[in-house]
Amino acid sequence: MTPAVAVTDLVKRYKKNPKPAVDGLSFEVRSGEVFGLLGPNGAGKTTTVGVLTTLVIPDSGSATVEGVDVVKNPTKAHELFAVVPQRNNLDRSLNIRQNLVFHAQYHGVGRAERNRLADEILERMGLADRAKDKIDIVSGGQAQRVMIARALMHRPKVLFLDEPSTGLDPQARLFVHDRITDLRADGVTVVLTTHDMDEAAKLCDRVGIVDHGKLLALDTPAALTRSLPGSTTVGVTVSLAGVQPEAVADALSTVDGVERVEEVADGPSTSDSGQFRLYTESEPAVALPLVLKVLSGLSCDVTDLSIGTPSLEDVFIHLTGRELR
Ligand SMILES: Nc1ncnc2c1ncn2[C@@H]1O[C@H](COP(=O)(O)OP(=O)(O)OP(=O)(O)O)[C@@H](O)[C@H]1O
Repeated sequence: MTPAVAVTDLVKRYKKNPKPAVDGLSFEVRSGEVFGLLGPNGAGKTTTVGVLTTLVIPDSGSATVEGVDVVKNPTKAHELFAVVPQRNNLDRSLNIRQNLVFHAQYHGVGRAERNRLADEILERMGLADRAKDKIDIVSGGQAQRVMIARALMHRPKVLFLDEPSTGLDPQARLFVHDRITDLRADGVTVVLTTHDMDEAAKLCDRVGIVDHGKLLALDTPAALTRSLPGSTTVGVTVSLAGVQPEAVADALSTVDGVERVEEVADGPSTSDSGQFRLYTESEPAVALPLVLKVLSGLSCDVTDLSIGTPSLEDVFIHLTGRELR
């Protein structure tokens, strides 16, 4: 079966940038799946989507949508995909409905069909009563919904969404998630980029994690979290009482069954408290007494303790590190 999207040995270098933005990237998106492209800032996600949507010309490699080479045959490719960009690029001289109808007209959809589609999609996107609003007065979250509505007007087989829920309030975010799930049920392939690991884990059938323009991992969110060393996580906050955090982390890493120890920077921490996350193969009932014994040996009082399983965010950090980009 022809993949909905195929990227093969893709390379893109920008002028004045010594490192390639995309550096030999290959992956396939299956027809009908929701696929997430994840990676830290500057990893090459937007550039990859840019190539697939004909905005960026690659230096080498190939990219196809529904089997159509997007570099060699951009016009044909445009009929097969739609893109919802990060920034609002709606036509401000038109109202919401006109933005939809003009887009369909550009793509050769007949008058009766585009009017029917506009009504149907405005309704589906919760915009029916805003149809005549000028773009100037729609909020950022509404504009995102209008851009998704516009993208659906020529019935694309593949929809690219660049950070679909950035800047949305929780209601709008859930609404967009529901619409993505609907699209999947309708057989539309969705490729989205996101920094929101919970969103990726919830929506995506599979995710590809990229960094420095290369693919680091590609699988279902569940398989990726299973692949992480340590099937249980223990979060522990201690009062350091003069003990160096590195010494605590070193001591915790000697506990039987512990695969990895991370010092956690987020959350409320003071100079006197340290937060650590342990990844262990042991059952919590086995790991916890050993952890507490080590901490008591260091005279560090435990102020908070939690048990969990690794998340997609843990996988992401494990693969791409904690360094800011
Ligand atoms: N037009 C450009 N000219 C020069 N360098 C660019 C250009 N666009 C992107 N880059 C560089 O290419 C690399 C990849 O950028 P890209 O925008 O594809 O990453 P990204 O994964 O989408 O990042 P983000 O999550 O921040 O949106 C970065 O180092 C970026 O600085």
